Amino acid sequence: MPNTKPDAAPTSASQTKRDESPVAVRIEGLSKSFGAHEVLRNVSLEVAPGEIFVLMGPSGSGKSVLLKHIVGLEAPSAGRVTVDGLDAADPATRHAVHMALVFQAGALFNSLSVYDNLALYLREHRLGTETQIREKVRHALKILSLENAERKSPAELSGGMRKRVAIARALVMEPQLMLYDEPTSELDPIMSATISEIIATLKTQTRVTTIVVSHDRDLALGIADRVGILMQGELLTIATPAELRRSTDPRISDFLNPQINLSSPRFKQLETAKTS
Ligand SMILES: Nc1ncnc2c1ncn2[C@@H]1O[C@H](COP(=O)(O)OP(=O)(O)OP(=O)(O)O)[C@@H](O)[C@H]1O
Repeated sequence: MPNTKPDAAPTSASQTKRDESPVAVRIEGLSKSFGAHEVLRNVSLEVAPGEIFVLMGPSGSGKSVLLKHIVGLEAPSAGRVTVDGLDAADPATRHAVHMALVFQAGALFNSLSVYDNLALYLREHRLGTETQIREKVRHALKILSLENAERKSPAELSGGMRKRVAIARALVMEPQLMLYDEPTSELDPIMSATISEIIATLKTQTRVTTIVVSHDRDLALGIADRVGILMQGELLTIATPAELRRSTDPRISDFLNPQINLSSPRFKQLETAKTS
């Protein structure tokens, strides 16, 4: 996860003047190739400050690669990505804009307690005294209903709790932009709904611009302001959940409501496509 603080970090949170206003993300004509493999093709979209934008698409369609461009971990082959008007590929942007990325696997340190996982970023960047850090960490733990887990190691927690810890850790960074990579993967339907509710609640409470990469149809249709669907590196559509529900485009309805068809199984079609 890129760090998001100026290098000359002040020693006290009271001295810290951080811009917490939500930012816009703009992607203009983005193409990305790895060798001869063109993964993203002329993708353009804009996420407004304070919006929840969910990016969906089949496996391998380029969602994670797109996310990496936003946080500056990949540079475009063509086109441009800006965050708050600043070039996302410029390392200086990560210092100017406070971004927090919640990884698929959580990326927590099992050798540290939940509390210390959350405090780590604030301590490393000297964002306050221990008392101020405790206040921020406890506040984030309370929002995510994790008060009883603070002394535990992430290894002792369930998958759902670990996701909540990863979100709490992102929250203490007071981000202007929150990015989630598959936040509900590997969770049961109830816990997936809980995480979706948390993402939507955090956005309402903090007005943070939120981009979620997800396969979770319920999450997308339940909390997104708008949904983008990537297919084979191209943006098929950007639509509100209501528009997607009404869509008569078979590619969209088949993606959102795939029917299991044992008389013509999809894996057989994949085999045919490969050999033809
Ligand atoms: N660094 C890289 N070098 C070469 N190819 C890459 C690299 N990163 C991604 N790719 C390729 O880009 C394509 C898109 O990958 P990406 O991870 O963005 O897909 P995705 O839509 O996020 O898939 P999933 O939903 O399965 O996570 C894949 O074919 C992948 O192999």
